[in-house]
Amino acid sequence: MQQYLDLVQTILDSGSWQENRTGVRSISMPGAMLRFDLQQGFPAITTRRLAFKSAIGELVGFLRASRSAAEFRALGCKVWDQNANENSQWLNNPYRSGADDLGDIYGVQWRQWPAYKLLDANNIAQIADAQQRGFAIIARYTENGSEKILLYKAIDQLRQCLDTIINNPADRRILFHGWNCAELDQMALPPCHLLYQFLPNTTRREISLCLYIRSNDVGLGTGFNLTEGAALLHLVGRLTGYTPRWFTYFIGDAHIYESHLPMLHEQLTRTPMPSPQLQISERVPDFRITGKYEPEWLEKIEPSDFSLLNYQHHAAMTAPMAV
Ligand SMILES: Nc1nc(=O)c2c([nH]1)NC[C@@H]1CN(c3ccc(C(=O)N[C@@H](CCC(=O)O)C(=O)O)cc3)CN21
Ligand SMILES: O=c1ccn([C@H]2C[C@H](O)[C@@H](COP(=O)(O)O)O2)c(=O)[nH]1
Repeated sequence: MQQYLDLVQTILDSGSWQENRTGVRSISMPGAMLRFDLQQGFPAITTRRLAFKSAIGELVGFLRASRSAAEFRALGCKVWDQNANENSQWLNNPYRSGADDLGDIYGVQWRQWPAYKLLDANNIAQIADAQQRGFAIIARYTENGSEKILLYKAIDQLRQCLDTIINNPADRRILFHGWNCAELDQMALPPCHLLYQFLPNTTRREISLCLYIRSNDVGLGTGFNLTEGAALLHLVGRLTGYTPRWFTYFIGDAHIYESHLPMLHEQLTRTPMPSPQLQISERVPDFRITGKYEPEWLEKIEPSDFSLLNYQHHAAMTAPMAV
């Protein structure tokens, strides 16, 4: 995957040294974009071994709204342990509920975004409309002499995206967002990959994804985030009857930690290998074949349902994560 090496080289050539909260300096470049045609292969890094099983375990954890490093470990992914248990800011956060807790991170927002409506008790039409949309009344109180009603609903943004791909694919609003600014104080880490927009093309029966990442650790995070975004697009395509096509990956702060420089310099000396292919197991229904919409597979999917075919890579290497 030459594009990854080009990104690394661009950061080294044009970026500048920056301090950050981790205490490990980074060379940072503001703004970067990578685009992949998934019909040409899966965007796996080949200049070292990609921890594919671990990245897929993380994605499956997000799909299940996991909020505990123990759940990620059970899915084959250990990369959340340090953020859960070794970051002093999070350890001292009153919202952390014990060992391994991560708070309301990614999947919680993807699948259970907490939504509230505060309505006038006499506005029957608004209350009826909210209830019809699944909001439930959770409290009544009086404010300055007028009666108020508080309603709550956990919004499954990802499910809503799939429903819209099925029912209204021309919609240009098929997206989910992780940046719940009302809850940033309740997370071990505010989301890095935060905006996912699906773009179905009904003429070609193809579906594309634009992903925005506000801050990307190009040594460790990018390989995972590319894998997860592309695998998610493959899964959504399978469940809705579209072929995955363009995966466009936007980065806000693209950075290389100082501790990753030897690994990345070594990768720059290596020639990328041909891209592998992603296979999703046959038990996951293909909407195009069955004609039956089964979005519950978003939760039923297992890490073992994903495999990489023909994955060739250079010798394994790794580097420490900045906590
Ligand atoms: N500094 C930092 N970088 C990140 O990329 C990152 C965080 N923090 N915190 C939360 C998540 C966790 N993610 C991570 C964290 C570590 C690895 C990592 O160490 N990867 C190793 C292999 C790990 C394994 O085998 O499971 C690698 O060599 O790619 C990858 C993604 C992405 N995120
Ligand atoms: O999926 C992820 C999650 C995290 N990262 C990286 C990006 C940064 O290096 C850190 C987060 O630190 P902030 O100070 O909150 O930006 O983790 C990633 O690349 N991908």
